[in-house]
Amino acid sequence: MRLWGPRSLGVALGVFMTIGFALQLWGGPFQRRLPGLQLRQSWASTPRPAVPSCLPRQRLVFLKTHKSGSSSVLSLLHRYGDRHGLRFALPARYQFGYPKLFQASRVKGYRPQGGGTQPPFHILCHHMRFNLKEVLQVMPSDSFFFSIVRDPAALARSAFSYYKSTSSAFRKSPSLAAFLDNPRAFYQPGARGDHYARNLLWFDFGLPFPPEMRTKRGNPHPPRDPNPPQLPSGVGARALTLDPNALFHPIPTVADGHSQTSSSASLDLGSSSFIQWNLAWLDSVFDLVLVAEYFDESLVLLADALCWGLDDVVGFMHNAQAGGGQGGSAVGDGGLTAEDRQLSARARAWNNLDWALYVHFNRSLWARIKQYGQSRLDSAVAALRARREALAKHCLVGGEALDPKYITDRRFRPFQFGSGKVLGYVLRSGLSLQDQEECGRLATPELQYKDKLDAKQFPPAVSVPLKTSRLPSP
Ligand SMILES: Nc1ncnc2c1ncn2[C@@H]1O[C@H](COP(=O)(O)OS(=O)(=O)O)[C@@H](OP(=O)(O)O)[C@H]1O
Repeated sequence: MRLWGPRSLGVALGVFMTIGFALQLWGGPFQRRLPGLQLRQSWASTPRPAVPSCLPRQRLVFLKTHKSGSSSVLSLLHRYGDRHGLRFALPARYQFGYPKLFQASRVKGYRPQGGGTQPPFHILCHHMRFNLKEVLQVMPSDSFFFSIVRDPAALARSAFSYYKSTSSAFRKSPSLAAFLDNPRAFYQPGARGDHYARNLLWFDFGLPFPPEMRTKRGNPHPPRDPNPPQLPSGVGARALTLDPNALFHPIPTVADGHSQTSSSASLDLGSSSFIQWNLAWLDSVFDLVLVAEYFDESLVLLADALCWGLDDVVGFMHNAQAGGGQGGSAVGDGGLTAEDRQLSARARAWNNLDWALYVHFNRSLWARIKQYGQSRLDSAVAALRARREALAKHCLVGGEALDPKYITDRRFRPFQFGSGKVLGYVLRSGLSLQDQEECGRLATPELQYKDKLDAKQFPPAVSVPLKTSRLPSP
């Protein structure tokens, strides 16, 4: 029996060739990773040159700040490192001794120089309180240093919900509004977990605090370097200044005896040399600081700076709390009630150092966007969003983040902490094996992914059972 006549064979061949050609056209680089997906948009408006003009950067230091969208960034670093077989500098558990300053000895498998050869680390990216001197014991000074900031108003909302029972200040106060109405009634510098309640970004960046903000029970913040480094004029000079033995802390705090009132308004953001010094120091250390409110714009700049493809930075939002900011409130506060606007203003005033940090890096981001080109950025952001949407539709039940009650597979259930529910993802059934793997990577929460990388990097020693019968008799 003949199944195919010459006519039907010709038609079939034509159909296959058309599909194949369309896949070539539409698939782009992502097609190779997710063969089940047919994506129409190419990443860039201009085709990529056959020989790239830059080498992808693979030595990275990401300062994972709290409640700022950092888990979404971690997700893409985990995936990139996993795919390329890079070595992560990992903590024993999930953080590097936080809230203490980072110490190199906290890195699994770290051996001090002279302590034997070890393959170098590529990526350092888990929660820490930044401490450059020690970071440079682990990572080369020409690594790409980056971080992320978020509007302190959105961050305060997120932190209040998440750290309600961890920070003594938050625990004592019935609501964020009540807290911000009179923070000093609840907040005691140095009390347990109270770094979560004020200037958390500043704290995470490892910066010193001005005298009136220091704890009365001893300064939890770094002691001042008696010989603070001079910033060279023209920043971006990490390679020149990052001698780990010379640099301890960015700048002196406000000089002793300098009288400052304890009012949060006393640090004038425009003129405070204290703040400006610290920001200039950060500029000299960090190559890029992302802004949560402009997450996708930030990702495009990140991909550009790292010489990565946009497909390397596409991913899903992680660690969002149900009913939370979910993307953060835009700085413009559009659509907020008068009460919400007042709360935001109070949060920014209370977190005045973070606000200065945020304003500074928001400005730098937009200066970079201008350099990159607004319309070029717009099309890259549109492509990134289209790709994310296609991935979400293809990979996820409901195409979006879900309440944890629906997530029964422990590999994908995010760690639940705080007073809100942390959302996560459920994979669609019927995915091909390869898509299960890729979609699984995108959906895996940070703790599970860290465990997976840990197991890959430190495989459990295989214990060979002793065959006593073969042991030589004594
Ligand atoms: N892509 C993107 N853009 C903007 N905002 C984002 C993004 N991804 C996560 N988020 C929000 O960031 C909050 C979680 O931050 P982190 O992951 O840094 O938290 S943690 O410190 O690691 O627990 C959490 O905020 P809340 O939902 O307000 O709590 C997330 O919704």
